[in-house]
Amino acid sequence: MRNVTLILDDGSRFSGKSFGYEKPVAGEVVFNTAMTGYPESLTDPSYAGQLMTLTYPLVGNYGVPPFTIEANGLPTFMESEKIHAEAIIVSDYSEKYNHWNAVESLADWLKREQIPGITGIDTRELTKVLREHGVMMGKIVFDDEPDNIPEATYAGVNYVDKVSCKEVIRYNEGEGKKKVVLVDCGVKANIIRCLLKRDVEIIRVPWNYDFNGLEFDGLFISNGPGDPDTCDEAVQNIRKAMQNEKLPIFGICMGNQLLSKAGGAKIYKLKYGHRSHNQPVRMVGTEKCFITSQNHGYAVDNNTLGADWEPLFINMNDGSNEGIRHKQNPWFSAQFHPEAASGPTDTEFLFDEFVKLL
Ligand SMILES: NC(=O)CC[C@H](N)C(=O)O
Repeated sequence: MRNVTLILDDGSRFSGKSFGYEKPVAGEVVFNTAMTGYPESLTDPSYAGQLMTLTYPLVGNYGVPPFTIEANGLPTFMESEKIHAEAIIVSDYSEKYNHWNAVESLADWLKREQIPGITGIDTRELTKVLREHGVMMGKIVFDDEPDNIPEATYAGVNYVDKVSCKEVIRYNEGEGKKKVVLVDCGVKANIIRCLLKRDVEIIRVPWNYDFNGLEFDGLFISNGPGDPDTCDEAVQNIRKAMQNEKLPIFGICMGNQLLSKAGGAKIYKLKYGHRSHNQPVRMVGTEKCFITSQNHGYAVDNNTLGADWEPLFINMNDGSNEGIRHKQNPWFSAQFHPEAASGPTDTEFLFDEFVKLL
């Protein structure tokens, strides 16, 4: 295993060994405190542009599931067709794996997908640095090579355009009871699976596609990578759709941010984001708390919500916005991931709420 160094923008350096594909890489360094879920997280398009640190120390011990495709065209066990994270950073990579559903090791998968993986990193120390300073740009360099990797930028880059579908894709065509337009900002497969399970037809459109001429019963806005302020074209289309006050609208993660923007609210960047399986959110107006799966770096500013809107969920750790709803119209969204994959499924009922409205 070749020696590598992770270098953060503040000059901090962490030594480790390469176990994935051997190439230097740069991106935004973020941390995820979930204990499992690396196949899902790595293939979640929302991680595009990011070097993913896992704080759970043992990684790789359950291997990687097969990349099989179901009749509907979706991968059975992954969240998209490829790894979207730029790299994975772990403390203790397990070369040996064992799981009923594993077909290969994490190292072999990373090599095939040309994604670097580094081990032997003190991920607790790294996470402390990121928590104190906030997320930072960083790079992984090979100690036996000159460091001439170009600087990467994250803020202001439209990553959604890189991961969204390029053409309209239909699921359950002519079969579902209701039709949903899904704005694909980098949609996770389990969102589509959760909708298909509820007997809807899906028209999946590119993030900036003007769907307003289509015939449909509800609008869904997906998760996606990067800075929501780069997605104004989507916001304009959502605003147009809102001229129909009866049209049900549901958004998840980036979808919460874009719906909020369409409603006039502002977005800000969190210091180090929420990436884990155990984020507690309270449903506003109730004593109900749900444990949620999250992966986001930006948040909706509650103080900028228009008079017709209210927060739907609040994060119980830091008080930040975790969803909004319109006071009269059937429009709501969640900043967390009700589709889980990976993580707790406690809030999957939000899909039922949406489908009931159609
Ligand atoms: N998972 C997501 O949709 C993330 C949304 C956005 N890219 C953020 O980081 O906040």
